[in-house]
Amino acid sequence: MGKAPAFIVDDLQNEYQNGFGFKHEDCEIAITIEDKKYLIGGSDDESAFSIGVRIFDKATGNWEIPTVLGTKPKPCKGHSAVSLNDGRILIIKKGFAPDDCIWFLEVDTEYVKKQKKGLGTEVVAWSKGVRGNVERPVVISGPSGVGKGTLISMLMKEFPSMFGFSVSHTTRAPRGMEKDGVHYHFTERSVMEKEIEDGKFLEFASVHGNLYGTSIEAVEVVADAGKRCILDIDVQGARSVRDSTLEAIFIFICPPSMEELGKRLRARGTEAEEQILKRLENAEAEMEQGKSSGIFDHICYNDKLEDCYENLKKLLGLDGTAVATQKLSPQGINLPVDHSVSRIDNKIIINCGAPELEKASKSLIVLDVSSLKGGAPGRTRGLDVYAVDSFSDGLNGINQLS
Ligand SMILES: Nc1ncnc2c1ncn2[C@@H]1O[C@H](COP(=O)(O)OP(=O)(O)OP(=O)(O)O)[C@@H](O)[C@H]1O
Ligand SMILES: Nc1nc2c(ncn2[C@@H]2O[C@H](COP(=O)(O)O)[C@@H](O)[C@H]2O)c(=O)[nH]1
Repeated sequence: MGKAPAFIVDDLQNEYQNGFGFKHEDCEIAITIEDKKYLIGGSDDESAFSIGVRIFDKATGNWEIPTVLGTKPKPCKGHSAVSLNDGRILIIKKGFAPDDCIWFLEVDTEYVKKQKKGLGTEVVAWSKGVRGNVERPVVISGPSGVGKGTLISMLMKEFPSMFGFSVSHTTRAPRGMEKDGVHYHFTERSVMEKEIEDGKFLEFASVHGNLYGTSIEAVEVVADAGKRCILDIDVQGARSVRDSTLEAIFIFICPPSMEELGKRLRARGTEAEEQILKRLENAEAEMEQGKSSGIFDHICYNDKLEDCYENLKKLLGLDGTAVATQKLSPQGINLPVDHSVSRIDNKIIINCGAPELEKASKSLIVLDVSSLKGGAPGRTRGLDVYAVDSFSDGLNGINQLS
């Protein structure tokens, strides 16, 4: 249990029992979900780094200062909050840039439940809301030297605007032609370990004696650019991603034989013999897990490169339909500074007031949260946002709650 904050329960003047609230400049918002009251606010002090969260447990009468995970939103001059009844609280920040005004505070999602269990503390997690969706990321795994990088390069070359590569962190030294920030983020072990501890990684693993990991940001920047993310990671990493909120497609690449794998590694000429032997030894276990662990949706044999590439494209729906499946880049949300919030089912109605929009009748923005995807520790995608005519679209008589 954390230390009691410097205010009393009676100070919660902005609580709305119906799950709505609005934070004014000088007080915090309170949202009640079952027997817990979440105080979401924080300081107007410019030096504060993020919106603060405290929890009052009605059952025990205790205050908790939770462990806060995810990328945290910067403090603002006010915000609205709506409980979505699925373990998430939607936060709409006042007066912030279009791409930074919708956030989700996860208080009881699967991810948060898992973290609570692991950490043994009260946990909440922030996730930024993003309009639109992107195609499912693709996890490509397989033993070292099987040809993962070669196949990924072919995909990126043929479909440059469709795919983006998740640039991993590693503690191994760069090879001759490798560039920092392009092939890997080459990192000191102590720095990477600290970032892992800070929750910045989607997955990480010790592979062939070095630390490798996918940062949450590495995947999200690709999706933010409207591209389908490709991850080249080992089997341990694939298992962790399977257990995460990232809904990916998992493909395991197999060599035609272990002899051929050894030939490829030696012909590549990037590792000393000792390292090659270590990689080949690890390959045995990886092959075993890749084929039988149930992690992977598809197994591809990379015997003849061109055949394997064609097969991979087929699995990704790229056999002639590439242009049709391409998605638009997700856009920011253009919300005005002053607004109030109400809700009809899965639609959050944001009343903007007439001056913000050209026509007085077009004064409502609808935030459809019925198809949310992803979430903490990454972004929450799938938001649909549109302006409506409050009279012609039958939204008359919405019960104004805040
Ligand atoms: N089907 C193939 N037939 C013959 N050689 C291949 C084939 N596919 C890839 N190669 C070659 O094998 C070597 C290893 O390929 P690559 O570097 O793509 O493997 P990788 O799986 O990405 O390895 P790592 O996991 O170590 O990064 C390269 O020299 C590549 O040109
Ligand atoms: N679990 C993770 N594995 C990763 C990541 N990035 C790369 N890898 C795997 O490491 C081996 C060796 O790579 P190399 O570049 O040193 O040859 C290979 O199997 C990669 O798939 C990562 O972020 N996480």
